[in-house]
Amino acid sequence: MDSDMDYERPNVETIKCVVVGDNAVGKTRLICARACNATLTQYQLLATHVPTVWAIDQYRVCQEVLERSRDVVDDVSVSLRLWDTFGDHHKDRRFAYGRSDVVVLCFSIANPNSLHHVKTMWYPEIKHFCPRAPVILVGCQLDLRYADLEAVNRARRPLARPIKPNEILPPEKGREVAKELGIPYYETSVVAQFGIKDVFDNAIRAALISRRHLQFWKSHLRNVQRPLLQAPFLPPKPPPPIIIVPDPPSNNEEHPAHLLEDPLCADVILVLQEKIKIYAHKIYLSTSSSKFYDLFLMDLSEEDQQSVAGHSFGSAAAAAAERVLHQEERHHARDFLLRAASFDICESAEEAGSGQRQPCLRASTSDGILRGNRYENGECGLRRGRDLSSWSRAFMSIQEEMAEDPLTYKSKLMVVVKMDASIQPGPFRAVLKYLYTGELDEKERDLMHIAHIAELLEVFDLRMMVANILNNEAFMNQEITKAFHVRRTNRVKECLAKGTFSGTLQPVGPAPRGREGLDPCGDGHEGVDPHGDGPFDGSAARCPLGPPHTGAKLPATSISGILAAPFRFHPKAWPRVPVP
Ligand SMILES: Nc1nc2c(ncn2[C@@H]2O[C@H](COP(=O)(O)OP(=O)(O)OP(=O)(O)O)[C@@H](O)[C@H]2O)c(=O)[nH]1
Repeated sequence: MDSDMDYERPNVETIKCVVVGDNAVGKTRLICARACNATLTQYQLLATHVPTVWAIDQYRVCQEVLERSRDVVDDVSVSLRLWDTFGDHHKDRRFAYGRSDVVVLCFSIANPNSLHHVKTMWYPEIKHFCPRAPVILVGCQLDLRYADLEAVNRARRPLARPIKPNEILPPEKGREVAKELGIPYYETSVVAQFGIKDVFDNAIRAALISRRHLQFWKSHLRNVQRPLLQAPFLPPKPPPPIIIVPDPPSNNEEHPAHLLEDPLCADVILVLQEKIKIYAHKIYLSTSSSKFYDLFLMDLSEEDQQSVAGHSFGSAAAAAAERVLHQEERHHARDFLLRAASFDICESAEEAGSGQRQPCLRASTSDGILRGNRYENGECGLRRGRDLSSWSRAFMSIQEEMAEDPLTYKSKLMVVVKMDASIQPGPFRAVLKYLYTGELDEKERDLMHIAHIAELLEVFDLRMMVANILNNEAFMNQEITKAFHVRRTNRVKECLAKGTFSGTLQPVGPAPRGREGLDPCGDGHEGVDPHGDGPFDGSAARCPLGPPHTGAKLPATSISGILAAPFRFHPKAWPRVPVP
């Protein structure tokens, strides 16, 4: 159908819409988006701009454009004639304005000057050439409000002025000017395909309303509405944030072994050969070795003075006592040890011959450790400790000390266990690995020494594992590992049920009589009494953390923090070696 025929069709309203505004605000793109449904990529849009040199009537160009010029708005059939114009202020546009039904006045939301010119230049010009035509204000290039301007500037044609973030106008600015001029306001984006239909449908409405005033007999115009408000633009969702979830700790049995290298929540320092420190966890040691279990449950504060004397035994007496330990009941051994100790001291004094009564002391366990049953701690009062040479051949002493946490570097109360000098670091590490994982590497070099330490620590399964390896029956060790986990699960459950090694503060009450030594801050508050009814827990925070006499419980780290490895349940009870 020829476009001119529209004029001859009754009830088809032909509307001439002139689009004006500053250079490069987006007039042509807006017209093309409506007339040709041209969808261009942002890159195509940004990289090209062909200035309009003459007003054109796009509808005469091709069939598709002609088809798209026809529309129905509020039940009125219209034929929309769009006129593009050049933005040059000095050029004459009077021919374009002639007989126009509506004027679409554009500015760019990224160009404040173009909005300024709306008031100072364009609106007066429109009112001059077509005073009766309704005007619609359009803020183009809306997408730039939400765009990455650096990327946009890079993509724009080389000579284009870069867009600055502070130049981007908020919608209020456009609305303000529109309100001032008494005209409707819309925003568009050719890139986001937003607002194009809004602009032209409402331009048509404005034109039809105006026409209805003049041609009041046209009854088919009675349903035409005033220009409608535009629905707000929903900005594109920002890309989802990149969240990197660290891998969960591996669920296999190797995981606890990592705690030896990376001693999270360590509460024990094992000292080998006076200088090598290995950080460990009471819960792993005690649930895998009954010897460690008894060690950590040992009452350090209630130690009788005999044991204090025990620390000053001569080495000969101690060695003799250790031999007896293997032959007699332990309480007999202790009697012997005490007798031997007093003899040894006397003997040493005589040897000195100078009347100086300096007992031949066993080699000092460390810097100031075991100078008595209770120790001066510069910060917080008394430290507690105990000589273990009479208790086990594997250990020399146990003591509470303020020590630096290996990971947080914060000072905290830890249990320092000095191992016997005969214990070699390499094999001892293999034993520790077993205590954490239930596994023993077949290729371990010093199997005999491992077996020896296992024997001292009463870890008989480990000793059996060594025997299996030596007998070329290492395959049987898998069963031992399985049994290890079953047993340990049971022990952990038991510990959890009883709160053993839980690191939880006990309810605090007034200090019982005769327990003044448990006032670590010397402030009259016992703070915590891990040695009263409950088990020993050197990691539990005491006076500095616990409000005295409040009964408050504070969580600490011992069990819950480190039990990441799976434990399996086994109903069988765990045999314990009684503490001598
Ligand atoms: N981001 C974005 N850029 C646009 C949009 N519309 C137009 N542009 C940009 O504006 C430039 C000019 O667009 P035109 O439509 O040619 O501008 P005009 O107002 O017709 O310019 P003259 O014909 O010179 O008056 C284009 O090259 C595009 O880079 C839009 O919706 N979004």
